[in-house]
Amino acid sequence: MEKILVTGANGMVAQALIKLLLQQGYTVIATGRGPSRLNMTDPSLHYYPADLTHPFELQMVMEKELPQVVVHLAAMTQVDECALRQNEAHVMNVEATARLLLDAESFSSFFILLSTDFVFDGEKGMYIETDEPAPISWYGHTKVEAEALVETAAMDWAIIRTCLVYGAATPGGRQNIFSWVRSSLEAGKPINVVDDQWRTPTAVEDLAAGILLVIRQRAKGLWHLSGEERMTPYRMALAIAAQGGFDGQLLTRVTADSFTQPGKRPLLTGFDISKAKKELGFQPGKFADHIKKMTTEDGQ
Ligand SMILES: NC(=O)C1=CN([C@@H]2O[C@H](COP(=O)(O)OP(=O)(O)OC[C@H]3O[C@@H](n4cnc5c(N)ncnc54)[C@H](OP(=O)(O)O)[C@@H]3O)[C@@H](O)[C@H]2O)C=CC1
Ligand SMILES: Cc1cn([C@H]2C[C@H](O)[C@@H](COP(=O)(O)OP(=O)(O)O[C@H]3O[C@@H](C)C(=O)[C@@H](O)[C@H]3O)O2)c(=O)[nH]c1=O
Repeated sequence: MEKILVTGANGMVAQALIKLLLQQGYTVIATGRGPSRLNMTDPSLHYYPADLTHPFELQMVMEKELPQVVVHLAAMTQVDECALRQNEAHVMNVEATARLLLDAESFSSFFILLSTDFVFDGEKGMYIETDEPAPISWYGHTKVEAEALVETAAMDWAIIRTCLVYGAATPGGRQNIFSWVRSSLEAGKPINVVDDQWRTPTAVEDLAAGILLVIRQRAKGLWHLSGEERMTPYRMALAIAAQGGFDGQLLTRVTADSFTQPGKRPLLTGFDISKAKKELGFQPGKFADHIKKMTTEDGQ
C-alpha cells in the first residue's frame, strides 16, 4: 500500500488524518517535533521525530521511506505568536516548506500543503479558489508565501485551504473552539465570545476525509475544504452550550474590536466549497451533528 508522509503529526489535523489513513490501509510515515503524542499503535505507522527547521532531519526520513505522497501540516499556527515572533514564523511556515519541497521533489510524486482562510483580508467572505489573497496577519502572509512556493514545485501538488477547524481535544494538542468553549463551560468559567467574525467552521473529521479524497484522486490544484454553514464563534458557543446542557449565561457576546490580540483577524471569511463538492465529491457534515457526536464521545 502507498506510503503517505505526514508532517505535524502531533497536531490536531494530523491526528485525525493519520487515524483515517491507517483505517484505509495506508502506510503512514508520521513526523513531529519531539516524541510521538499519537495515542495509536499500528504496524503501518512509523513515527520519526524531526524538527523541520533543522534541514537534514527530514531528508534522511524521505530517503529511507520514499513516500509517494507528502501531506505538509506542520506549521506555526498560533496567529498571535506568528505576529510576535515573525522571523520564527517565517522560518517555520515558509523556509521549512521550501526545504521540504526540495526533499520531496527527489522522492515523492504528490505534495499537499494545508493553508488557511487567513490568506484573505476578510472584506468579502465566502471565498472561492480564484479569489485574490490579501492577508492582514503575518500568519496569513507566511501561508501566502508557502502557497507560492508549492505552486512552482517541480512535482504535482495540491493546496487545501480550510477554516476554523474544530474537534475533541487532542492529547497535548492546541485548543480549538470546541475544546476551549466546552472546557470553559465545564469549569463554570465565563467567557467572552466574538459574534462578528464570520467563518465556515470545519470538523476535523470532515477535513481528514477531504484530504483523503485529494490523495486518492491525486487532485491537483487549489481546493477550499471547510464546513458549509456560516457561523460566528458566539453562535457556535451557544450551540455547544445547549448540546452539552451547560448554562449559556456564561457566554458573553462581544465583537472582535473588544480583543486586543497581536494578530489581526479577517472579519468575514468562510469558503464557498462548490468546486470541491462538484469535482471531489467532498461533503462535510452539519455542525449540530458533529458537536452532538463530539459531546457524546467527550462525555464517555
Ligand atoms: N486549526 C485550524 O483552524 C486551521 C489550520 N490550518 C492549517 O492546518 C495545519 C494543521 O493545523 P493544526 O493541526 O490545527 O495545527 P497544530 O498547531 O495542532 O499542529 C501543527 C503541528 O506542527 C508542528 N510543528 C510546529 N513547528 C514545527 C517544527 N519546527 N518542526 C516540526 N513540527 C513542527 C507542531 O508541533 P508541536 O506539537 O510540537 O507544537 C504541531 O504538532 C497547519 O498548517 C495550519 O496552518 C489551516 C486553517 C485552519
Ligand atoms: C481566545 C478567544 C477566541 N475567540 C474566538 C476567536 C476565533 O474565531 C475562535 C478561535 O480562537 P483562536 O484565537 O484560536 O482563533 P484563530 O487564531 O483566529 O484561529 C485561526 O487559527 C488558524 C490556524 C487558522 O488557520 C484560521 O483558520 C483560524 O482557525 O474563537 C473568542 O471569541 N474569544 C476568545 O477569548
